[in-house]
Amino acid sequence: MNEKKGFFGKLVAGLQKTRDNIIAGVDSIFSGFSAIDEEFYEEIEEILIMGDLGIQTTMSIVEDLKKKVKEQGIKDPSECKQLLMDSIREQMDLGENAYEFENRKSVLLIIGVNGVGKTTSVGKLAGQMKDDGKKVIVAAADTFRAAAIEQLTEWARRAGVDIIAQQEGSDPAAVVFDAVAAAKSRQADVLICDTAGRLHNKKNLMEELKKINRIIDKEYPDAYRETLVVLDGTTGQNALVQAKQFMEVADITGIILTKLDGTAKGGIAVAIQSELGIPVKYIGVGEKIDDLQKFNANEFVNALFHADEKVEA
Ligand SMILES: Nc1nc2c(ncn2[C@@H]2O[C@H](COP(=O)(O)OP(=O)(O)OP(=O)(O)O)[C@@H](O)[C@H]2O)c(=O)[nH]1
Repeated sequence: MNEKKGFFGKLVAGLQKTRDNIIAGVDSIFSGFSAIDEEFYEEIEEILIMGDLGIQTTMSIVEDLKKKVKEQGIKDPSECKQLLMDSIREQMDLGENAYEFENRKSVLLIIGVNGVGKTTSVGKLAGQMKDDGKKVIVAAADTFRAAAIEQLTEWARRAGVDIIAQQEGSDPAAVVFDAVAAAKSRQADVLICDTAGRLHNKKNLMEELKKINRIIDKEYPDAYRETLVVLDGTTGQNALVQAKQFMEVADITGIILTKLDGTAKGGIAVAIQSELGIPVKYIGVGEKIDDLQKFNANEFVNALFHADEKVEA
């Protein structure tokens, strides 16, 4: 219970900039309009677009809102707030098996360009799963930079999990091969691979990921698989563009959206799920190990809208 509150509190704190950006505006619309007219809807559109929900998602939300207002015969703008929250929530569907990998022997490939928070997210995830009593191994399969390998080694040490790594410049697929062998022989519950994500050479990236996937298919066919892309939430709509580019090179099963604490563009979490149909499975709301949270649409929308009611001072 306390842990839940703590989690929600962090989410609320982490989303403050987005809340200030979107909700302050929304509240002023709800109190500033006496009737629900076109201008009212236009104002809502503008606010949502400014919050980085994107044009397409904003349009779907507002259309849905209009439908709900009509169906329910609502006349007072202030009654629209709950409906707007419902409409935003409905854009985000995690699917039933979003965290199935927790219940199975699994391999997680984590992809992302430099600096988005990929290694940090692998470290946080490893630490949390270890704390949940799982046997975790991480693989330093982003071999492009020595610093990335060192950084992951440090995270593994802190999290108390095993790491499989080779020298900078070695073949990522070879690292994954070793890691899979280790995962099998050490009976690991989960193997988390920090893999590459250099988008400027898409063909190479695609080949590299294919090679890694072939190895896992062959050496560890029973493993449950996830390919998660890490995106930097502070880049707003660019994160969406990047997600689309990654979709071209791999079968993405989910998104880790980081750095939501440092941005007013948290609405991008809604846009990604709504436009791409890929669930945001985790969000990063800070630099500490428990600042990576499972995404929960209800909590996310509640944290955006009426946080004050949920959190003690
Ligand atoms: N505020 C905040 N900072 C974060 C979050 N996630 C990661 N960071 C920070 O972002 C910076 C970059 O994170 P890295 O994990 O090094 O990024 P990377 O994508 O692995 O990049 P390389 O290691 O260079 O490949 C670090 O300073 C992290 O502490 C987050 O959710 N919130």
